[in-house]
Amino acid sequence: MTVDAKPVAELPDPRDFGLAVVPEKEIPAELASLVEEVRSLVDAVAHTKAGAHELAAARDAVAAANACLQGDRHDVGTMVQQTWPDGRVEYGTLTNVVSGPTNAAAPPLRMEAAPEGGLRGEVVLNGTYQGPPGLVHGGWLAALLDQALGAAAGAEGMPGLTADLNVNYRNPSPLDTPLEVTARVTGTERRKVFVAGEVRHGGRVTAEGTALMVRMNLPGDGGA
Ligand SMILES: CCCCCCCC(=O)SCCNC(=O)CCNC(=O)[C@H](O)C(C)(C)COP(=O)(O)OP(=O)(O)OC[C@H]1O[C@@H](n2cnc3c(N)ncnc32)[C@H](O)[C@@H]1OP(=O)(O)O
Repeated sequence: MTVDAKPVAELPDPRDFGLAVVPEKEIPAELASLVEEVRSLVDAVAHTKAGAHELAAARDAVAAANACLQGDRHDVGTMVQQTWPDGRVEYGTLTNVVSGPTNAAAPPLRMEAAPEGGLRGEVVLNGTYQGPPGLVHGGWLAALLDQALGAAAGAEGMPGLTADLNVNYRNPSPLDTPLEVTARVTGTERRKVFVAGEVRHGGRVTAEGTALMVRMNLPGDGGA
């Protein structure tokens, strides 16, 4: 279904909406490696069997690291300008919980153009994302799909917000192993962008999602 589609030629510049933008290539390498370390730390804390002595030492070390980082902060809403492996330039929120490069809570999911159309990415979720024993939490599968579906709309020049998201859980999604995420636009109608996507493990669909994204109202839309 494609009715009155109005993809924008260029993605809107977040600066025009008063948002700060950080080019991803300007994120210090030290911050990127700190984020990796914290990701591993969260998993280690979640699973540790360390004794009281080690726990107290670790707590003090983390408190010292925390104190180091209480200076200047990026504002909430700061955007990151990302260039994806396929050369596509996109803006996302710097601390997006699924894909944000500075968010240690983000797996992170990175999507690139799929040869068959739409986007694809691979992600490994560690035990921090556990729901049932050994399996990814269903809410996180929904988050992966929401992000991928939104990115698919954005990649077609139609960034927007999720109005409606439906997820079907077909098979269990295991932790600590690559999951493939795919997403594509299936139709447009005025500002409505219909998207669909899947999570797969070993080629088998574990979750599938469909969503309605409502494209951002942009200057020149005439309210359509
Ligand atoms: C790369 C970046 C990826 C980002 C991925 C992450 C995506 C997210 O997580 S977004 C966060 C979660 N979503 C939200 O917070 C959105 C909250 N909702 C809203 O802000 C608004 O309801 C919003 C923006 C979706 C729609 O509001 P508005 O812009 O006023 O649209 P509105 O004029 O009412 O509706 C436009 C069309 O959409 C339809 N529509 C709007 N909401 C819905 C809905 N919930 N269900 C079905 N249809 C809807 C309307 O019926 C209308 O259709 P038609 O053209 O046929 O008349």
